[in-house]
Amino acid sequence: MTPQFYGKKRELVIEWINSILPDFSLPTEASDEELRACLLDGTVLCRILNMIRPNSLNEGGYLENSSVLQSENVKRFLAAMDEMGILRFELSDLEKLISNLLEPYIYVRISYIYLNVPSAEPSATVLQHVGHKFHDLFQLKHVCYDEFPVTNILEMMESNNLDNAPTQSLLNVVYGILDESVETKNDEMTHHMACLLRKVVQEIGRRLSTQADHLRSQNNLYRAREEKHQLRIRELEALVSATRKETTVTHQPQQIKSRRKKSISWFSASPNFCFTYLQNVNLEMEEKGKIEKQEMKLVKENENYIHEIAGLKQEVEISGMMHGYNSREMEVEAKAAIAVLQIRIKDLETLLADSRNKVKDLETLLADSRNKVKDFESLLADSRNKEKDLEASFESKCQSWSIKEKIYQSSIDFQLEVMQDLRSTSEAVKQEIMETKKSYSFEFNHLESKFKALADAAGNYHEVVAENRKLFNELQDLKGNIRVYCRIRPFLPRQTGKQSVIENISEHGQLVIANPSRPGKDGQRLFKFNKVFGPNATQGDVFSDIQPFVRSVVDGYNVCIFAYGQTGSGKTYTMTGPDGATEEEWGINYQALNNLFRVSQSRRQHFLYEVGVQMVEIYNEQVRDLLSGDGSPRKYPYSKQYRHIKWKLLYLFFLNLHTVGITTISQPNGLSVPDASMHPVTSTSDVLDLMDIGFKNRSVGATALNASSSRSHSIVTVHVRGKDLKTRSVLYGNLHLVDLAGSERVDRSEVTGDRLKEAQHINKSLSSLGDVIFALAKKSPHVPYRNSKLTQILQSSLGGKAKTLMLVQINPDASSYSETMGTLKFSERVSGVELGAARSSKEEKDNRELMEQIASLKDTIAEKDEVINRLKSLKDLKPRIQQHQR
Ligand SMILES: Nc1ncnc2c1ncn2[C@@H]1O[C@H](COP(=O)(O)OP(=O)(O)OP(=O)(O)O)[C@@H](O)[C@H]1O
Repeated sequence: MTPQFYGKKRELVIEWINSILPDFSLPTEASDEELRACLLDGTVLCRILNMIRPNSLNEGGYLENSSVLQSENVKRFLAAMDEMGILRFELSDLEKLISNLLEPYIYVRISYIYLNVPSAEPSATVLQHVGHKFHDLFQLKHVCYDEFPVTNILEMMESNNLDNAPTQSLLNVVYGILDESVETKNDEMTHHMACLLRKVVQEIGRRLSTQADHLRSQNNLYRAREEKHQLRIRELEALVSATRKETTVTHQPQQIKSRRKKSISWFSASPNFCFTYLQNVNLEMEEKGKIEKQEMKLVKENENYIHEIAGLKQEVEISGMMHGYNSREMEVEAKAAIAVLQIRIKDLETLLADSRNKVKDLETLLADSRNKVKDFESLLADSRNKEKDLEASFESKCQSWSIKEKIYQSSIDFQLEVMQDLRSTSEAVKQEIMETKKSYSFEFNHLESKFKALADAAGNYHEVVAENRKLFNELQDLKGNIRVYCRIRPFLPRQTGKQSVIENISEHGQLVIANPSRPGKDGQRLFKFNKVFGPNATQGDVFSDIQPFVRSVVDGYNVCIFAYGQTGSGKTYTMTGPDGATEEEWGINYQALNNLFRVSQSRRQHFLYEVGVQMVEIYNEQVRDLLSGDGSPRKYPYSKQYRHIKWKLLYLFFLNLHTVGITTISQPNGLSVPDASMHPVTSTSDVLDLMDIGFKNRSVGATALNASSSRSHSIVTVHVRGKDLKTRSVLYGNLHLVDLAGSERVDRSEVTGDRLKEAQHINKSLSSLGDVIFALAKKSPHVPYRNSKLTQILQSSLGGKAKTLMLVQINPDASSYSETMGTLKFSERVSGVELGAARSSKEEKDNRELMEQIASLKDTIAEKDEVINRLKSLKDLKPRIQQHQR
């Protein structure tokens, strides 16, 4: 609703603004818009309020000077004024001004603030004092009520203080106490604080009821004013109606005029009568003039009254509307405030009840603690009694202790006497010990001489060990000629669910094979070997049985170990190990060399060993050096450190002739050595490096039966030269480690072209091996060693004085039954071959020396016998000569 300015109100407003803001110099004809804008301007309001209370808003920040005052700003501004306590006593002026001029809600707001002020308004100084006091005491929301001193609370509760406090401060107190009790979640409220709260709430309630009374009285006032205005209006209306009646008199001059016309006619008829008549008319006319003037005046008055009535009506309407609006707003707010306060009162009552309960609890606690104090007192009395008892017992104990002290004193005296005795005894013991020492030193000297004798005996230990070793090797030799060990490969991960041909494996080297097409006993066949390793046997298990053979190499024996079996049966696995093998997975090759180094190390005080390695393969009946650059895919990087002068001599000794075109060279010990480069090795890592190169150079190809099948026979030859440091004698031993190419049926391995050629060569060389073995078994005068390179190389191992071990590899898969049977039958025949007793190079020499010694001893004995015989004959002759002399 836009306020209208008119009449005196406009003049009043302009005059008021110009008086307080002369620099505005508002023109009297300023429009309503200009007036309103001027009044709503923040600057104007600021100035007005600064006039009321100088500098009250210079830095307050509630109003922005340049902006038009917003209703929200007005609210904040008025609230600030209220809080600062400056609005209350000058508000009536402002209210008068603004209630007439500004928008209704501002008016309502001001009225509300005004109504918050107690009806019996205290003096400005008192209010200021009390306001400050409250401000100081409670600091509004920033105070900690819980810690507020009781004396200050009591002071505040004095009726005078609360009566004088502004309502907003009282509400702040209530909110502050409640908020704090909610924020801190502290259910306990002090009794004094609860009393203060109740008092403050009562005061607020009282003020609300006073405000309601004030509203009512104001309402009555407005009604009285309205009735007064209505009465005035009625009076004025009556006056207007009376005036209207009088206007009817205005018609009389017409009648006079007509009468004047009539009299003019009468004047012409009788002049005297006319004169008197004219005099009367004149008088009448004068009268009429007066009446007309009066009439005019009345009409004017009437118009003024009508205007005034309209103004009053408007005023009544506005004030009625304002009053209605005001009353409704106030009622709503009063109801809301009452409801809030009732809720608060209820909360407070419950809080009060709680605190009362807590007080009761505290009282019971107090009673309990009092009881406990009593108990404690009784306990104290008890403990005092006990103390007395303890004192008494202490005294009695003191007495007993003094008695005991006497007893102890006597016993100490006794002990001292005993100690004297002991001292004399210890002296005697010392003497005895000295004597014992002497006897011990004598015995030690005796023992020393005994130890010396033992050390001498230990010197002979080496000889005893050598004897043992000799006996062990003899035992190995006696066990048989070609020894055959059989190893059964486990099923590979891709072969799960396959049928096995292995029926039974016994510990004594017996293996039963079952024919998958002939179930039952009829289909079973028993094979006997020196040892059978089942599918679960580890590389370590296999090597532990082979180790004695390997060891005999360092004693000067020649040993040949070769793996035989069909393709994919595990020959390479047993001889070399899987790709990237760990130490536990090492094959015989690595383990044998490693073992040789270990043995040579353990004997280093008595023997000096030198080891050399050769690696060749027989591929398509061609011997290829796997460690040489010639004809092999990779060249071994010859290191200078291997070119040791001693080893060079040994090398030349072994390979005394580099025979061109001949694949083997006969050694002095009778074993054939491949014509290939020899590489001295001093450690296991040397062996690993060499073998790695050799095996990479080996011919490998995929067949239908094995993804990476060895397409050649590989032969690793280890040469050992041992020098006895005591006797200076030298012995030589050779170890052939042969991984044969897979025996296979050409049709099963599905090969053609080069692969077929390879397979044919492999089969030919293996059948040559069979021929040699069968000739040996039959003790045939001619053994066809020269039919293949393989038999040529293995000649000395098969028929010579070497120890030979054949490792037969078996694939347990039922589909390989016929190959398995072929392999096992062949191996069975091999196990029957006699090679003759193995001989050590050292043993041969020893024998020769012994024979010579025996011969010389025989000669000596013969000479001695001759001397004895001569002496005997001389003896027999002596009596005869004496007899003769007599
Ligand atoms: N005892 C075993 N334990 C685990 N796996 C084995 C064993 N023996 C052989 N194998 C695996 O069987 C597969 C064939 O073995 P390997 O290559 O040694 O046979 P092979 O007789 O040398 O074959 P080829 O004559 O074709 O060279 C390989 O994958 C190998 O790792």
